[in-house]
Amino acid sequence: MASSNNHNKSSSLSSTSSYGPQLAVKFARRTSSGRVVSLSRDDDLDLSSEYNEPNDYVNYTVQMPPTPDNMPNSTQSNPPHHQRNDTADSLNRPNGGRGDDHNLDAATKVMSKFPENDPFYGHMDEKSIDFTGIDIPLPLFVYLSREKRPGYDHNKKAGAMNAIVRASAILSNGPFILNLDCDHYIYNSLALHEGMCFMMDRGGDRICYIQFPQRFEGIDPSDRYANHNTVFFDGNMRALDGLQGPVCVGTGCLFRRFALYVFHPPRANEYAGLFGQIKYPAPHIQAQSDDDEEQPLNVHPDPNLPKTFGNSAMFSDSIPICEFQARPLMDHKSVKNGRPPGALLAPRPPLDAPTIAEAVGYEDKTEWGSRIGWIYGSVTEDVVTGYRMHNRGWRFVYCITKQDAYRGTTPINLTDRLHQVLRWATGSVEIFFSRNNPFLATTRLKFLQRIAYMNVGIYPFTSIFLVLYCFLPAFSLFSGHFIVETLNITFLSYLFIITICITLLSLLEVKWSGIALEEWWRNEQFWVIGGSSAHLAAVLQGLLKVIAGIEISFTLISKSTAEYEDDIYADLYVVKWTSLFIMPLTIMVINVVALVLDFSRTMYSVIPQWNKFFG
Ligand SMILES: O=c1ccn([C@@H]2O[C@H](COP(=O)(O)OP(=O)(O)O[C@H]3O[C@H](CO)[C@@H](O)[C@H](O)[C@H]3O)[C@@H](O)[C@H]2O)c(=O)[nH]1
Ligand SMILES: [Mn+2]
Repeated sequence: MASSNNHNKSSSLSSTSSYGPQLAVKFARRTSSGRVVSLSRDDDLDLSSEYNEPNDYVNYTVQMPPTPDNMPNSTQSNPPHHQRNDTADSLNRPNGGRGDDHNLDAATKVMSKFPENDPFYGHMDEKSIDFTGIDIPLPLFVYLSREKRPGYDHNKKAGAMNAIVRASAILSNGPFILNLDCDHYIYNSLALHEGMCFMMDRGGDRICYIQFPQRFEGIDPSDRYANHNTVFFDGNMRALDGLQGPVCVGTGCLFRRFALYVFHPPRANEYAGLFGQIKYPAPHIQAQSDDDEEQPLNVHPDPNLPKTFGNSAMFSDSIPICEFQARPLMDHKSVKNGRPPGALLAPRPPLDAPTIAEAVGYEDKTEWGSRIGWIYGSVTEDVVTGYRMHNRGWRFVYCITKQDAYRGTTPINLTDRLHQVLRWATGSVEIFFSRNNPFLATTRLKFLQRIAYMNVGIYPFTSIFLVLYCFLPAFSLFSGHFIVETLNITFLSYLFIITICITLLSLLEVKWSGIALEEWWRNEQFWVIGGSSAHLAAVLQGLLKVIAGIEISFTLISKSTAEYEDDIYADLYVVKWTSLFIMPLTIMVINVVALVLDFSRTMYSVIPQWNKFFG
């Protein structure tokens, strides 16, 4: 570990931004001993053929020095020049178990081309599309990579998102953030507009995020393992939209940046009474007076601003600006607290690499991941992050566009699919056993919304009953007894009620989500496969984590390998052994054995001579 006295010496940048002719992109990182090593894998990434103009791109290799902020053990060290003493000293570490004995010296690579104001028209010969007369410059593009050090929890997607949120606060401070997974892409270029309509509409300042449905490509036509999840995306999520909004499912989600920073919405309601039937405005959110419009931009809108965002002054300064810029346009009397027309045209200072590095590479001793931004510690960080915001009273919108907004790929072979379902279900069990259990929700969550979140946390537990149910036929065949002595009226009426409920549920699913009978049947099939394997394993894993603190790993879903094969669905038939198969196989074998045994037993009792065949 680098000793504390070299903090002051090391400047934020070891190789400063160069507009020079050097075009090869170099990645480097500083080791714990202070040595700078280049990450050779990227050394030969030469982009010179791609870009003709040497001045087009600004290449930074940014090396973060260890700061006291990311070295919690060295308390006597002097803060570097850019650090504000007041925050550094008053910080307490909220998230103990993050392996923070390491100094995180993040190497951040920023490659950006600043877009020009002058239009840049395309030509006829641009690949196969005619871009004549169309303004085609690429928008500002920044690629950000994080160092992932063994032994230091990089917090997966949530960690990546938080780094991006901080970096983009400095780079563009866009008031809205669209989040897409690495396996998703934009399918409808106008979808963003639709999302913005909600955000910019009257009352839109209370909206935290717009969730778009997940749609997938490359799934086998009969969707054997229920990858499309149509009932969830076109039934459940739409129904939730009629309550307080859909759950956050990670990808295809348009966020209000300001809401990610742990602030409360400008207005919210609370619900009291057993079923939350009494509604009243949340008391400690003060109705904003008209004077607020005069509020200077450098005064923060929330006097209780957490002191734990970290020590980047530039980041803190960006917060009130992104709040202001996300307000609806004040072009009508009815728009309270809007932003005056033209307010977004204010010039902004040019950016430089040290400023970006200052804001990105820290995290320990801040509330990032524990309260601010994407929440750490869950394998379904998306649901938890959304839930926390729901709890603060923000509103959420589910937006289904006519043409799919975004599309992605997803595993179609059974093993990978089960691992995916296992991860989701484990996340749900974690939520159930955590402080994010909706039993502990604030009064800003409606009763039914609570039930919905409860359902998210509780569904894996149904697997226990499902597995018992699957063993019933074998049990009856072996023992010669049915679960009840006689088919009495009580049993039959239970059976009748349950059958009616299940039938109604299926009817609703088919009616609301518009699925055909085949898809409905596939769903039922996969419900049994997933329920008897992944969901049960999730319950066990969740219990292990809660009781013994043993964590599972988040394995990135393997993407299709069948690209060059003749059968585009070849992936479907890939079977990789996983212990998740044990329970469904056991169920199958025991039931088959019971059937065969009982069949022969019956045959034997009718025609005793059959006995000779079986020895
Ligand atoms: O270490 C990691 C792991 C994942 N990711 C990102 O997280 C995404 C989700 O991973 P994937 O393997 O595609 O899982 P899915 O089950 O398809 O994803 C769903 O479920 C995840 C939670 O389990 C959410 O994070 C996703 O947003 C949601 O789409 C990836 O695409 C990556 O963009 C990272 O950035 N770093
Ligand atoms: Mn995915």
